[in-house]
Amino acid sequence: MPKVLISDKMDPRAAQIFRERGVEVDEITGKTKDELIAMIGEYDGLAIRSSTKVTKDVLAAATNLKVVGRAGIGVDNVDIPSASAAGVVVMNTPFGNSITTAEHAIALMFALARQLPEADASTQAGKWEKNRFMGVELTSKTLGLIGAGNIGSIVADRARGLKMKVVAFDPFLTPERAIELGIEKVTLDELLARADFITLHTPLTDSTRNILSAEALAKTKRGVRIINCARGGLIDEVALKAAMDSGQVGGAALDVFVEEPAKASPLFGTPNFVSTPHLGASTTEAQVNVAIQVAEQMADFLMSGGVTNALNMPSLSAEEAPKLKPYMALAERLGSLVGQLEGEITAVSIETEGAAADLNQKPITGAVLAGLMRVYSDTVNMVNAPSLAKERGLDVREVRHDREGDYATQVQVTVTTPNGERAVAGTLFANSEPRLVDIFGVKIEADLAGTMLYVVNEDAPGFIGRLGGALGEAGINIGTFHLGRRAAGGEAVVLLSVDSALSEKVLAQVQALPGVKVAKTLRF
Ligand SMILES: NC(=O)C1=CN([C@@H]2O[C@H](COP(=O)(O)OP(=O)(O)OC[C@H]3O[C@@H](n4cnc5c(N)ncnc54)[C@H](O)[C@@H]3O)[C@@H](O)[C@H]2O)C=CC1
Ligand SMILES: O=C(O)C(=O)COP(=O)(O)O
Repeated sequence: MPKVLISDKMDPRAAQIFRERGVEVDEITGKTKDELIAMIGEYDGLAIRSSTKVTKDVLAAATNLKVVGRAGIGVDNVDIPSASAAGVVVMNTPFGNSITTAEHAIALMFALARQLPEADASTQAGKWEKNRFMGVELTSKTLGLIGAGNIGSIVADRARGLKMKVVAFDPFLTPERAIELGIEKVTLDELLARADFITLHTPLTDSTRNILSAEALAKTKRGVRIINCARGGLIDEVALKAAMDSGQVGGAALDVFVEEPAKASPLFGTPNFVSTPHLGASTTEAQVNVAIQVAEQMADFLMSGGVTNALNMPSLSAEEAPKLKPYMALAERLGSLVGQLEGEITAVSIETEGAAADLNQKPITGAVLAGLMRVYSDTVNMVNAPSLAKERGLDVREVRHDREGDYATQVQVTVTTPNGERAVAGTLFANSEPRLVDIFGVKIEADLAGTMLYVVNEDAPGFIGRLGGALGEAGINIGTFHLGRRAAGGEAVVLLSVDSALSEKVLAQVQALPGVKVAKTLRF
């Protein structure tokens, strides 16, 4: 039974779903990095929000980990390259908390416009300072949206409902989408010059870090009000403090900080500064949404191999996964076969025909690459195989054929080596059992399983008897025996499974038999 650790506070429905789906679950929140490192080894899955930092060290200790599920959107607390290299799938729930976060941005915009937190504190302190607080109307004001993705679009919709004019800076926003949203696409400088309120809704990347720098803040309308419900680091906090002190920025509301938890900040106590402790996603509705979704997605993956919303792997629906499972076994074995038999591979082509051509090709490709590269590393799997292949400069090609082949379904793997192209092909018997049907142009029917002996020899009478004799004398029992040949009297291939591994000595004896060109042990 797979085991999941929920390491951040999550709606109880997550644990309930894991249990209902046959996944064992522990909920242990608030652990330090060292404590997490000490316990992570026993888990197959890790369900998190933004507090748990899934660093390289944590991943190195996570020897059983297969999936990290983020109940929320931002995954900047997960070292995705290290997770991919370790073969761990990282998934998030990209929509479950977006309405809630957009509403928080709107709430903060109102809080700034009417100085609600300060007015509240003053009133509750018994001061009744009616003349101190003079607000501004939102109607007819210009809202500058930096980032018009899921959350930004919802903010735009709500702002238009408030009769605001919305301008957006987002290099990936198409003109058609801008029209659909009823917003105006502008450059960053234009946004800075025109906006009365600016709200940020981008991830934190190299291109967005300090997008509101001292220089950018200097280009804003004097008295602009700024809201950040996206990520700390999008605004230069020191520059923001200076701009607020000078009056260039008239108000700022931050839900997120460069360093979290933000227990101290030069911004604290600044007039017209409003802050919340990363509460953007904190509503009952959003937390139920993301908890259910992350648990369903992780359970799908752990129980049936379905992949949804993964950031480092192509999607594979829970319906597709069982259909693809035998193909992935076939693809992995074909990849493993060529990987074990061919040393220097510079390119690989994965061709499907018949029923296989109608399936999602990415998982088949991932499985071929995983099998092929397992020769170099036993930690390679479908998640890290494509990036490892890229790192090695392997040229990968996928071809789907419309033609009818000899089999109702077929996967062929052709590798380019210094000796030219070499291909192996396989099919599924009874829609489920992987079988090799062609090895380097020789027709054969073989099950690729366990320990096998591969022999290429000159087809000549008496050879099979001599080979069987040599193995028998060494006390090696043959399980299955498969034969194929190019032409009578030409090159022949023997693939046999053995119940115990062949020693170097026995392999050398086989190699020394008359007519043997190649003898190699294979493991599947
Ligand atoms: N405060 C909180 O509790 C929450 C914060 N968030 C954060 O909100 C942010 C936005 O989330 P979504 O809208 O779901 O993401 P999204 O991926 O749907 O949208 C992000 C948008 O930013 C745009 N973008 C990327 N680079 C840009 C650049 N250099 N300049 C301008 N635009 C750029 C993209 O084109 C995209 O349209 C994320 O950082 C997420 O982590 C999300 C949920 C809750
Ligand atoms: O979903 C996101 O990106 C968030 O920032 C929400 O964070 P949280 O799950 O509330 O810690």
